[in-house]
Amino acid sequence: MLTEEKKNILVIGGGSWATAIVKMLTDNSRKHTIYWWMRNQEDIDHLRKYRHNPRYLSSVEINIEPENLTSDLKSSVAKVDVIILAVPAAFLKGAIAELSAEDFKDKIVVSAIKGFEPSDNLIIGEYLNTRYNVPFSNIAVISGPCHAEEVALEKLSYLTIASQNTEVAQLIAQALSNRYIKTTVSDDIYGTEYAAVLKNIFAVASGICHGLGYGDNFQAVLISNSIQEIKRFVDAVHPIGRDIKDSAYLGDLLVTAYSQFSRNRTFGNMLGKGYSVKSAQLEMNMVAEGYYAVKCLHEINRIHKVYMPISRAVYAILYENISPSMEIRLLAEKLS
Ligand SMILES: NC(=O)C1=CN([C@@H]2O[C@H](COP(=O)(O)OP(=O)(O)OC[C@H]3O[C@@H](n4cnc5c(N)ncnc54)[C@H](OP(=O)(O)O)[C@@H]3O)[C@@H](O)[C@H]2O)C=CC1
Ligand SMILES: O=C(CO)COP(=O)(O)O
Repeated sequence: MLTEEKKNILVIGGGSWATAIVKMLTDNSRKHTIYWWMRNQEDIDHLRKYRHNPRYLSSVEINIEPENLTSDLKSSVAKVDVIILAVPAAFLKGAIAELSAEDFKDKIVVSAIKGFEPSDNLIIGEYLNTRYNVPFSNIAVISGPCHAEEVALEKLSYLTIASQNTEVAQLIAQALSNRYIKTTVSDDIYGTEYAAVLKNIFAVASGICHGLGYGDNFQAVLISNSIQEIKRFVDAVHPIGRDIKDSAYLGDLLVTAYSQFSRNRTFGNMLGKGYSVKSAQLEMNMVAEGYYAVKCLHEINRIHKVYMPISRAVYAILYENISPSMEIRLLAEKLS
């Protein structure tokens, strides 16, 4: 059985989430062999010497064999059975540009990314399938209401691993679980990915409203309407029976919309307080996926034509230079 095998697992990415995933994997009792690719050789040298990522979750001690840290993507991919992608969606294409479909052959490929691949407007599972011929039976996604910062603190957290192949989902779920991470599996790979990408847009909206001075009463209405918007869209693009109240959908929205750690909410909050999009991005040294996602969604929704007033308002603020206060005033008339 797949779940009983010891695997070589490569994590691709050097940011907070990749760091948290490496921590989860290395705190797991099954002791798969973990490899970690990041683009920056100085960070690798620092990690080898001090066992800490110098720039993200820098308090976390990383227990990985120094020789398994690498900036050589192609040869590390060749060594492993499982590849976990954890770079922001906008940079994925560039990060793996040297790889071809042949490199992914017979590998299990897992997306921990919550974003659309922007040149094709595809969720990552679809991108892996269409661009690299990875069969859906070898693809999984990691989702759930889980911030890297709380993983660093070993706060009890839950992840959902979605795949059309239950054995693959179980393998990844088992590899990530440990005393502070609980995992469940799902076969709704499309719904899980779309909901995880969309919630970033609503967290930007939540941050904007907070920055503008709207209170908890309004936020509750905004988030209730947001989950309905997610449901309408996900059911339109992939209509199967799903309970939108599950943690992988509603939980993921709630944590991102309300948490102090949320990159997307922080970004939105700055916009509400009067920062320009550019200056907010420069000030944060982390990536708010919602910024990229809302543009892709706007384009995808030209086909589906789902009623999405909150996402539309975020798009207007980020890409049409409409003032946040005016746009949210107009949006407020459409919520109930
Ligand atoms: N953080 C979290 O709690 C969670 C994040 N995710 C998802 O994980 C993915 C990664 O996000 P996260 O780790 O948080 O990101 P961070 O904001 O923590 O880190 C940003 C990463 O992006 C890289 N990067 C920035 N600019 C560029 C560029 N121009 N070209 C290539 N790479 C670049 C950085 O590399 P460098 O340091 O070398 O500049 C760094 O590795 C996202 O899709 C996010 O939605 C999912 C669940 C939880
Ligand atoms: O997806 C995430 C938590 O589930 C991370 O995104 P945020 O940092 O915006 O919350």
